[in-house]
Amino acid sequence: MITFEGAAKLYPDGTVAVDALDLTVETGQTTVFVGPSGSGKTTSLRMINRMVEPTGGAVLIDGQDVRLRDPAALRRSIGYVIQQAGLFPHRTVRDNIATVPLLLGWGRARARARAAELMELVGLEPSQARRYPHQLSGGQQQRVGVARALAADPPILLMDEPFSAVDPVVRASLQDELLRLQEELHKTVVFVTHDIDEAVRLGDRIAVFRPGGRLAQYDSPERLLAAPRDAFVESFVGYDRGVRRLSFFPARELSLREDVVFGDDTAAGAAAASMRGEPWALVVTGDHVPLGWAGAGQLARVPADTALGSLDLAPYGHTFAVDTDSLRAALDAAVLSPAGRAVGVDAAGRVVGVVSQEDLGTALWSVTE
Ligand SMILES: Nc1ncnc2c1ncn2[C@@H]1O[C@H](COP(=O)(O)OP(=O)(O)OP(=O)(O)O)[C@@H](O)[C@H]1O
Repeated sequence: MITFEGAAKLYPDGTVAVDALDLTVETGQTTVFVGPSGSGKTTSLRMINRMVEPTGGAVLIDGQDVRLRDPAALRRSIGYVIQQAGLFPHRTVRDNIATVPLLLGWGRARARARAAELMELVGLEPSQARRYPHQLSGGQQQRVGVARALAADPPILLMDEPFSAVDPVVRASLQDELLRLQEELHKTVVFVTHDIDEAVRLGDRIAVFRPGGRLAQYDSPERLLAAPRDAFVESFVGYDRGVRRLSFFPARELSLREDVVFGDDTAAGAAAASMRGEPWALVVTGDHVPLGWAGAGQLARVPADTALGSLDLAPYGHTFAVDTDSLRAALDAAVLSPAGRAVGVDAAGRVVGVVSQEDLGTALWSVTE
């Protein structure tokens, strides 16, 4: 557990970087510091490993004031990842990762074996071990940065905007990796970002900082989106917070319609007769793989014995996974579908059923009220 007890940082030029911060970071969880530029997130983070010394109050790790610890030993016991990885340019990937084990006197062979293990853990190919940082992509460099921080298996990992220099696709995959790693490792992670979406995705708890280095709200992501404490937090989390909050509700609970899903060999007339006023039919293969939408008007225009599979179908858009996706994914699929309906699939990609925007609206209303 990391505790900030009235921790403050006043720089000699009069800047109040952090103003009496009281906050507890729980062991084994990911706590995200989020806020606008200059709100004291980095300064607060660096107080944990003594890269910044507080001018007031204290920071404690498991009840012990960090000022009682030797700074170098303290830093070796805490993983630290920064933007653009901060790798040593003249050391290979393997030697970058082995930095702390070598400093701890592990010996070269053991440190390199550990580096190989970590490369696998963060999704790097063994063939990249002898490369230099400039021979890697930005996303790969960040993975090396994470591997290096984890090398000596520190219980605490500090991450200062680690993914902000990579493009959105790579960033999303690095976030996925971190979530996966955290499920396995349960480190005490403190993660700084100014991106609220990243905070909501990664954080068990989120601390929103406001200008002047003050804590505006400290809550679970769900609470933060549901009940921002004041106008500042509300504008910071964004006016689409209602939609983003849907990420916390599983799609599993939606009731999906199966009666408007037809095999591709079904005759148009038979499908039309059983649709009972529904405007769209979803056509699937014999294995229940989605093919596309047939409109009720289209079914009425073609000869009754026309097989649905031979029609010019509207694309079904993207699907949502019934067992693992959230209501947000289902809503997104419905909004993007030309039929205004989302297609729910199982883990093997087979259609389970469909849900319309209207039915989703009712479900959303009942879960989020
Ligand atoms: N060495 C320093 N001397 C004076 N002021 C400083 C110093 N370091 C940081 N500051 C100021 O302290 C305040 C907080 O800075 P900090 O880097 O903690 O903010 P941040 O929330 O992490 O911002 P960003 O998202 O831009 O990184 C800022 O106003 C910054 O200019």
